[in-house]
Amino acid sequence: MQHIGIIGVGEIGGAVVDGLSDGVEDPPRVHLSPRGARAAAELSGRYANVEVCAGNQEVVDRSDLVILAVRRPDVHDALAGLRVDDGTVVVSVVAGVAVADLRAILGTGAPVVRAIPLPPVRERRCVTVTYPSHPVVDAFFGRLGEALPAADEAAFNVMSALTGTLTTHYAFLGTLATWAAGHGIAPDEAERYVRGLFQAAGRSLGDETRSLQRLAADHETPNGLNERVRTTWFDPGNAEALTKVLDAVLGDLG
Ligand SMILES: NC(=O)C1=CN([C@@H]2O[C@H](COP(=O)(O)OP(=O)(O)OC[C@H]3O[C@@H](n4cnc5c(N)ncnc54)[C@H](OP(=O)(O)O)[C@@H]3O)[C@@H](O)[C@H]2O)C=CC1
Ligand SMILES: O=C(O)[C@@H]1CCC=N1
Repeated sequence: MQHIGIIGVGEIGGAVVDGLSDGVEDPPRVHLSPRGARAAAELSGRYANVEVCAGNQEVVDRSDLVILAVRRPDVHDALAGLRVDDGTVVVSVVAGVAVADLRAILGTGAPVVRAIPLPPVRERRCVTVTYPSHPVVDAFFGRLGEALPAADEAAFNVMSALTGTLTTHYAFLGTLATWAAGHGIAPDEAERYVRGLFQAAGRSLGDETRSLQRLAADHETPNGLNERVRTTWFDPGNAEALTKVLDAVLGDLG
């Protein structure tokens, strides 16, 4: 039986626990750090395979694979002084902390791997970028969807920067629904319609025979509504501002 440790039981740590446990016939044993006590207690109450440890060292001692899922400023506190033997695999999902830095804090010969799981791990439908590729880690994220090993750490950081755009996407959809509600559509109806529109658009992304440019063209009537919004709102200045913030995020990650 595999033993998985989670240090940092917040949004993404909890999502990994759900993905490993919810409705899974033979789930691994999961050992949680005590910090964030309410979330940890809730998960251990919900799943028989999950237990809360007395401290981060106990999580490490009980686990073959330990996931570090704290916020970047908390990394040092969470890891400093921990003893990790060479047979334990450490997986950090913390954005912006390099393998070399994690190694320096841990002072261990254990494999250290970075990964970018996202909330769909909860439904075991996440493509999780990993670096460096490691068979145990790639198999682990395979159980939660699919592992996508990056060629090098620079490529990993580019993928990481892309994940910083997700809540902007939701905020964009929220703005559309609010606009419609401001024009007399019942708020729940407006939100339902916007969700449906973009669920359908999302499904069309699964058709890899069509490029993103082709998909856009297929939705756009010449001189029509889409062309008008795209060219007047998502104009070159807006596209450049987006590119600039992505460059800045990447700079901070690297
Ligand atoms: N949310 C997401 O979709 C994704 C997040 N990530 C990365 O995952 C990390 C966590 O993000 P997220 O889950 O959103 O953040 P959260 O704030 O939801 O979770 C972080 C958790 O870490 C706990 N924590 C802080 N210090 C320690 C410590 N010393 N020992 C043990 N636990 C500690 C916090 O406890 P307390 O609340 O008490 O401070 C909190 O429960 C970040 O580094 C982020 O970059 C990566 C991919 C996706
Ligand atoms: O917003 C964040 O910083 C985290 C990392 C990737 C997704 N969420």
